[in-house]
Amino acid sequence: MHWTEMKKDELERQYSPSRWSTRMSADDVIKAHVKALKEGTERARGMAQTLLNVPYGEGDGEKLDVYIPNINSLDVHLVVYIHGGYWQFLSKEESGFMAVPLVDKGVVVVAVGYDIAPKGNMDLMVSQVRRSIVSVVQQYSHISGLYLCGHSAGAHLAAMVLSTDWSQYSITPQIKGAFLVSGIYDLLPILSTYVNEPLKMTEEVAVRNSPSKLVSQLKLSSCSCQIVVAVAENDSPEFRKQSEEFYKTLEASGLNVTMEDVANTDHFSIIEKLVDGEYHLTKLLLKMMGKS
Ligand SMILES: N[C@@H](CC(=O)c1ccccc1NC=O)C(=O)O
Repeated sequence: MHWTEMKKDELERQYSPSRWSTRMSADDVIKAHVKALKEGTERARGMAQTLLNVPYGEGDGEKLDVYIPNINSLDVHLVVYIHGGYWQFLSKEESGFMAVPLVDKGVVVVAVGYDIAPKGNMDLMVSQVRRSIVSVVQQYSHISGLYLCGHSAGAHLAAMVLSTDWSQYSITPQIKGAFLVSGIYDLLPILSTYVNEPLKMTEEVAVRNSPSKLVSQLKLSSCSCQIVVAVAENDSPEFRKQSEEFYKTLEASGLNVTMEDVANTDHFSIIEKLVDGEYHLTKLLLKMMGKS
């Protein structure tokens, strides 16, 4: 069924990722998610050299954390991670977990903070993640490859970064690869749901911030970026459709894109597992960076 034909109840069920996990109840899967991210981030902070709360702008919320490998390597790749949480939960404080397997391989990981709702709105969050990328490129101009990874709402923000018209900015970042994990690429279906209550997006805001409507700009800005659209086996049908349709649109416009339907995962475990070096998506990311 197309989302425009769904009753509010059904639309809200489709856009409640926690209700689709087969591992545990909705409340428990969110609790376990936050716990897994926190524990992973603590581990990463114990393993890596860290630069915490590095400003990338003037705003209080415009800070990022850098996880630096102890070993010195010649070709240093850098991954910027953009956290999820429906643009209203989570922060960079629990977003360093993927550094656990990556710093071991000499990869620098950056966890970006941004102003979630109600403090921030959609236009601001998009502007913040874009500016964070510019700042990272300016500070780490010697790196040999810049990669993006985003989960859920963070995959939406990562796709918005790929769709940036950089002529408005001081530099044009060259992003080599992007992992878009269980993302939302069309914001229109969530406009009438509980998700939009703190966001307060109008239709106009949702349209200008929907990557599905910006594919021609994405093609102009990110034509040489290797894009992976990943979705969980146990994501809701609507979430799976969002990924499939975005993938198909990118593919049809000739971009370098692959689809990963990750077996035995749900909306939360698909990203939690990036703390493990043996996880399929971790290996894929390392392979993309030539580190396997
Ligand atoms: N109502 C949403 C809540 C949600 O998505 C969420 C809540 C807390 C922390 C992270 C979340 N989502 C994705 O990372 C759900 O059903 O999953």
